[in-house]
Amino acid sequence: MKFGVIGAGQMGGGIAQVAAQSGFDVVVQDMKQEFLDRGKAVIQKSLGKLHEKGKLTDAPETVLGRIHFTTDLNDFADCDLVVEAIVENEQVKNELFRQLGQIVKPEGILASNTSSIPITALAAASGRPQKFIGMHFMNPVPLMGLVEVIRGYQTSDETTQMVTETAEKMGKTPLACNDFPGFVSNRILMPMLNEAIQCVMEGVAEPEAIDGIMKLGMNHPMGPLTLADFIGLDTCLAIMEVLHRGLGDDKYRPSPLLRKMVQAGLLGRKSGEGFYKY
Ligand SMILES: CC(=O)CC(=O)SCCNC(=O)CCNC(=O)[C@H](O)C(C)(C)COP(=O)(O)OP(=O)(O)OC[C@H]1O[C@@H](n2cnc3c(N)ncnc32)[C@H](O)[C@@H]1OP(=O)(O)O
Ligand SMILES: NC(=O)C1=CN([C@@H]2O[C@H](COP(=O)(O)OP(=O)(O)OC[C@H]3O[C@@H](n4cnc5c(N)ncnc54)[C@H](OP(=O)(O)O)[C@@H]3O)[C@@H](O)[C@H]2O)C=CC1
Repeated sequence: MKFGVIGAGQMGGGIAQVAAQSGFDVVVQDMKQEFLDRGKAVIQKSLGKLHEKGKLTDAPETVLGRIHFTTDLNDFADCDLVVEAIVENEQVKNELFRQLGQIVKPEGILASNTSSIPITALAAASGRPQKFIGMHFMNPVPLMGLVEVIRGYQTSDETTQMVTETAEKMGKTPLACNDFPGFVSNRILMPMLNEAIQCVMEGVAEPEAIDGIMKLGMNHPMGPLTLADFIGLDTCLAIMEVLHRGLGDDKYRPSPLLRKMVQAGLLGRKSGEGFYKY
């Protein structure tokens, strides 16, 4: 099985790592060598941690040796499955899938790790809607058990079965849902994070108190503001906008504070500052 991943950011790197841990030959593409180098360093660190704890079957170098890093999209031509994990922007993803539909062999399956963008629209852009699906991993990919599998309007049963089996081979639990804005995971999670941000804006409590209340009071592993910083505030805003536009209900309106922080370049952990400093 040849497994392609587009984007060497926090999600793409994690997906490539887990695919390689599962024995697949992996190709990872990003636009610049520096993004690939950064992604590779994150994978190395994660593999080192897992090895220390006895959670890797193969040596870290063996796993890393299965991953080919490239800036050339043509390297996906002979992939059986390509998972896209680039920026959460419908136009940018559409353009990428338009190109990929012409590069990847006709029997290859294309998947998006999008958090919220309609799978059916991306499938149409790819020109192979029966062989297109949402394969939504959770962050951090090496530690989280779920893959949300989202069928587009024309996704075939064969495509769904292949992607479900692949997720299982990667040690994940695939759960199916239909193509609605934000699917299940982010339709439920993101309004909670947005509400926590609104609580900061209205002065209901300090960020530490909001996170502490949700951690100690609800047994959440991370408080909502820590989690928003971890996901990336730009990604959180993009998801809220898809929910707001797609469902047409003002209860999904992005918090003005979230919008302002993204405008200021405070994107959370990845930019060094969000609700907290890193
Ligand atoms: C936006 C979307 O579209 C969808 C999404 O993904 S939404 C986000 C979903 N994810 C979540 O909600 C995550 C919530 N958080 C958690 O479940 C947990 O905090 C967590 C699993 C991330 C970490 O577990 P934890 O026990 O709470 O924290 P922590 O002790 O810091 O981490 C456990 C260990 O894993 C390690 N670890 C963290 N990330 C790692 C990675 N990527 N690879 C390997 N090891 C990792 C840590 O270094 C730590 O190691 P030590 O025990 O040696 O210190
Ligand atoms: N963050 C999260 O918790 C989760 C995110 N997702 C989804 O996964 C996707 C990626 O998110 P995440 O990994 O957090 O984002 P990151 O910002 O960490 O990574 C995105 C990567 O893709 C690169 N990229 C952007 N545009 C292109 C392009 N046209 N071609 C190739 N590479 C490109 C980026 O480069 P550059 O550095 O130049 O921007 C970056 O390296 C999004 O769709 C997001 O919604 C899904 C689950 C969880």
